[in-house]
Amino acid sequence: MQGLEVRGLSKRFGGLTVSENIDFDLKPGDRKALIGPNGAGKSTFSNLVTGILPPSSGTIRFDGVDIGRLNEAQRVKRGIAKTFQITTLFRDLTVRENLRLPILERQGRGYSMFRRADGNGETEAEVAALIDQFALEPLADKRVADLAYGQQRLVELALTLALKPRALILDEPAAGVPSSETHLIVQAIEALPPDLAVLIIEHDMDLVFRVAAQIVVLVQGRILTEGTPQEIAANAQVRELYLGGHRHD
Ligand SMILES: Nc1ncnc2c1ncn2[C@@H]1O[C@H](COP(=O)(O)OP(=O)(O)OP(=O)(O)O)[C@@H](O)[C@H]1O
Repeated sequence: MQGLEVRGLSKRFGGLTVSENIDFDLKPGDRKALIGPNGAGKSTFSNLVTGILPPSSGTIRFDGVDIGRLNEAQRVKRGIAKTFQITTLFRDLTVRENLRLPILERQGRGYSMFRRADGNGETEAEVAALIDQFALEPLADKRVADLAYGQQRLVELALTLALKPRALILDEPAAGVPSSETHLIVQAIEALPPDLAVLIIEHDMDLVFRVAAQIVVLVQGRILTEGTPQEIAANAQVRELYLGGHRHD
């Protein structure tokens, strides 16, 4: 199978089972969201897939190859990337300078080659394409520290795309972004390459329902259900989960 194929994935921390027998597919072109209450195990699942955490049992395949024993960097090389955390942006460098770094890294040229990269046409063309894709032109020569938070998250997304992933995990892309700026994130997700496999882990249901074609609901480490946004919105168990305790009927 092309893409990500997770079977029987479980993770226990001591006596606590945080992921339980998860089967999950993410194919090229998918736009899937993973939702669930606090502590459902969403971050743990993402950390298992990206290789940050070792599973207790189960298999993870990518394009048919077992990647369960690869570390995080090796999985990134295979094409599985998670959005960088904002702290990995170099706040005193400009957007353009930040974007050069993962491209050089991918080319195996490392950060020490940074200065020479100014004259590297191939790198600059890639940087320009990313700036264009994420409509960052007006911000390209500003320091990241001087950007609005939503704009910083866009740069973070552009940085991750510079790694040329084939599967992308967006871990809470709208977290901390003021509602006046969430449209930037939605637009950026909509502009992702169509054949990229995308998994969005997000609390903002507005955003989830706008960008996801499929939604997976995780509860206490298990998949409760999976379906289209319409199916999930109509699911009584999911409604209970999100509205439970606040209903007045
Ligand atoms: N390293 C760890 N050691 C022990 N327990 C952990 C560890 N990491 C996570 N947990 C527990 O696993 C459960 C799931 O946590 P996780 O962060 O994956 O949930 P989540 O769905 O991402 O939550 P949130 O929406 O709040 O981010 C929680 O009960 C958490 O306390």
